[in-house]
Amino acid sequence: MSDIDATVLDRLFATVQSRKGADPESSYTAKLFTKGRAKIAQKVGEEAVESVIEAMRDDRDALASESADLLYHLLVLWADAGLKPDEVWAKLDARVGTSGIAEKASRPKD
Ligand SMILES: N=c1c2ncn([C@@H]3O[C@H](COP(=O)(O)OP(=O)(O)OP(=O)(O)O)[C@@H](O)[C@H]3O)c2ncn1[C@@H]1O[C@H](COP(=O)(O)O)[C@@H](O)[C@H]1O
Repeated sequence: MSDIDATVLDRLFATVQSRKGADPESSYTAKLFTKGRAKIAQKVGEEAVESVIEAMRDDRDALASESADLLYHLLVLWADAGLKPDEVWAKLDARVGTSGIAEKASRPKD
């Protein structure tokens, strides 16, 4: 488990990108792209709700599965919108900061 880390998101994103224009009959991702952004966004919303439900049921394994579904669909949404993961990582990195003060100063207000 220790050699698995968040770089899996970059690798999955590359695979997702490669499915643009692929055969929708053989790829769920390609099929999602043909259905369009509204459908992809709807799937992100559904998977977010399912993740919340599993968290509230205190089912850690189901929460992990639904979270994986959520992240996958979010990557498809980014790809459809032309957003690169690096742009999101940069936002997160700026928020982490190098100290508590930097973290507080750079975090957007709720
Ligand atoms: N990581 C995923 C992944 N996570 C979830 N899913 C699919 O997301 C769907 C979610 O299930 P749902 O029941 O909510 O949806 P559904 O009823 O199948 O579909 P809808 O009619 O609701 O759209 C399932 O069909 C899952 O197979 C994924 N499909 C593909 N990938 C990866 O994406 C890459 C490209 O795969 P292909 O899409 O097969 O080319 C590969 O690395 C795959 O492992």
